[in-house]
Amino acid sequence: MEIRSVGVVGAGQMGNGIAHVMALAGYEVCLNDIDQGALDKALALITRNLDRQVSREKISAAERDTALARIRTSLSLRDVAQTDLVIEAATEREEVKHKIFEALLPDLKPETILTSNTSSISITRLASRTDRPERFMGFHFMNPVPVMQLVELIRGIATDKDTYESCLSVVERLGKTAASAEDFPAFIVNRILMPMINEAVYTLYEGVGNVNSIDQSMKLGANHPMGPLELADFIGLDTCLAIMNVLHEGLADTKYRPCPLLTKYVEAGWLGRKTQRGFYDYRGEVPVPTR
Ligand SMILES: CC(=O)CC(=O)SCCNC(=O)CCNC(=O)[C@H](O)C(C)(C)COP(=O)(O)OP(=O)(O)OC[C@H]1O[C@@H](n2cnc3c(N)ncnc32)[C@H](O)[C@@H]1OP(=O)(O)O
Ligand SMILES: NC(=O)C1=CN([C@@H]2O[C@H](COP(=O)(O)OP(=O)(O)OC[C@H]3O[C@@H](n4cnc5c(N)ncnc54)[C@H](OP(=O)(O)O)[C@@H]3O)[C@@H](O)[C@H]2O)C=CC1
Repeated sequence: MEIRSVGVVGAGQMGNGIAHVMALAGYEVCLNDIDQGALDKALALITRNLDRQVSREKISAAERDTALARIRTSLSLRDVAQTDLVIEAATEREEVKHKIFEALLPDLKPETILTSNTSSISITRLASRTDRPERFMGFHFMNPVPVMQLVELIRGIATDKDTYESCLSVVERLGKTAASAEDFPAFIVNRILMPMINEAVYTLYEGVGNVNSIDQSMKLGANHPMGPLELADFIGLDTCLAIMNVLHEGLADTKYRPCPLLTKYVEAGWLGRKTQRGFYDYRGEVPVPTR
């Protein structure tokens, strides 16, 4: 089936990036959230990121305008249900995701493909509560979506070949590269990346280094573009903790135990950049370490 329209559920940092790249690639996009404020913020951010691409001569002003015209926002999941491909990109909580898919089901077209941008949650389990496990997959973008080349494609136990191939052709049309991952907790990227971030938090917790020395060590000593604590703030500490919990519970191995300091930051509501405070405080001119 040719995919022409894409519904994106959740207009946070991932949802806005997904809407951006889909619209630029020529898909009609319906962007949904439970909060009008989140939709307004997402559209403003997409406009700013497209403007930056125009000013750096990556795209023309006409391409920006056409892309923006392809994005409509809606608070109703009914509008999302009418699209050919749904990408759920709401908060990393399994119950939230189940509820979204359950709410979509009554209005879905029979041929619509359902996907989740989840960082860690079982695709097979999410699919099992829908009417179409064979037309359900993991469609996992990396942050920031307009910049990162990779998309992980995760097949659940029931996902059929046509669904995989349709999603693969979307990734190709975006000019991105797909990596195929089996459906086990946190798939490939986060199975490797998140224990590294969690270990960085343990390094801080145990006083081996402070925020600056840990980040600087990994930037200058391992050539990472961002230090692990800066990256954790960028991803969102709630999302990092949720992924560690999925690894810990799903693989039943104490090596994935989330660091208590990570839990403490999340309990404080210090979730990183999105709340202006995490391992760094972003409220001033320059980020200041909080430890
Ligand atoms: C948690 C999960 O489930 C999975 C994940 O996503 S894990 C996280 C994966 N992501 C990473 O590891 C990101 C690591 N960081 C980086 O690669 C880099 O720091 C970065 C690309 C984010 C920024 O790079 P930089 O060199 O410091 O900044 P800068 O030169 O300003 O930006 C580079 C380009 O990215 C663009 N960019 C930066 N941030 C952006 C954003 N949030 N949205 C859109 N574009 C952005 C810039 O416009 C610039 O574009 P051009 O090359 O066209 O000029
Ligand atoms: N952050 C990252 O680096 C990456 C994240 N992901 C995954 O993408 C997904 C989204 O993450 P991210 O964008 O960072 O999270 P954000 O917290 O930035 O955004 C999530 C958005 O979803 C909204 N939301 C919550 N419940 C619903 C609902 N029932 N219906 C519609 N929208 C809802 C939230 O609204 P409100 O704020 O009002 O609750 C918020 O606007 C998660 O599954 C995450 O694991 C994947 C790759 C990278």
